[in-house]
Amino acid sequence: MANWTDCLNFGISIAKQASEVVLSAFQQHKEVKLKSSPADLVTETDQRVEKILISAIRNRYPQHRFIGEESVAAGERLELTDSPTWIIDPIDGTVNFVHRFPFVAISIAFTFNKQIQFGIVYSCVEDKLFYAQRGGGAFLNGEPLYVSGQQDISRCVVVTEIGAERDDVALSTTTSNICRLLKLPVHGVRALGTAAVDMCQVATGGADAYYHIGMHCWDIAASAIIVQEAGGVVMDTDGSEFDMMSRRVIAASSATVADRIAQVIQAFPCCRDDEDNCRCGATGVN
Ligand SMILES: Nc1ncnc2c1ncn2[C@@H]1O[C@H](CO)[C@@H](O)[C@H]1OP(=O)(O)O
Ligand SMILES: [Mg+2]
Ligand SMILES: [Mg+2]
Repeated sequence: MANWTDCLNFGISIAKQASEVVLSAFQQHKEVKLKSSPADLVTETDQRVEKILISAIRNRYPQHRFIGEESVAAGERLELTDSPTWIIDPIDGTVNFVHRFPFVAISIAFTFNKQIQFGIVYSCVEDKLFYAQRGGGAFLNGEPLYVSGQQDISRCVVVTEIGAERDDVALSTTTSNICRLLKLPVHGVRALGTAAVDMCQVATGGADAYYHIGMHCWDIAASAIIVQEAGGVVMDTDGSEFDMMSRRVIAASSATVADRIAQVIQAFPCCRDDEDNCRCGATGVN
């Protein structure tokens, strides 16, 4: 199959179905378990939504492979091959979900030959469906999306996340990165609590840039192609080519803004997603 439109349409339909499960649980009390840190949470709904998505896709496309946040947390190997692969974050923004802070998304990316072919981010509470297919542009609820095109860092709203790490090196790097950007100065720094929706703000032009260190491939794979197809730039925080397994990303409205952010921020060490002995996202690992 040269064109993955059928898969994209199927992904959109199951994301909408799965969002009903997320929304019906949203107002309820949740049982919460910890994963890699006291701020890295999982609920029964994360696990249930991932199972619903994977079983629906497997039924329709039995040869396809999966990388799912909660499957990896349960011990499944994270391996990206050339095969058609669905990369799934069943709830991006689990802390928001637990607290009823109204930004939670289902994020679904699809790769072939290790290249992202399309991405779907469904911001469930807002009822906003972001999607993009390689070469086909980016859309929000059917309307085309364009980045702001901003070139001047001092006029930017920059989105980032504080992350789940609570060790001294990660915390001091994260906070000093924010300080350095504020001193440039930028117009503002924002955090919605979901990497996928954060990055989609860049695609809409509502924010001019996003950067994050420590997230995983399922947090950003779908929104990376949405930003690119909206005319934006996606790169590693060290200025090199974007690598969705590197746990580092800058998404920006222009190469000038992306380069400027890469000059200013520093990364803290975290193991790659595809590193065999990396158990960063595993349940019960602290
Ligand atoms: N170890 C980690 N460090 C930083 N961010 C993480 C993270 N693990 C997940 N995230 C993601 O970062 C954002 C919150 O800071 C969310 O998109 C969250 O995804 P999640 O809700 O699917 O776990
Ligand atoms: Mg996530
Ligand atoms: Mg998640």
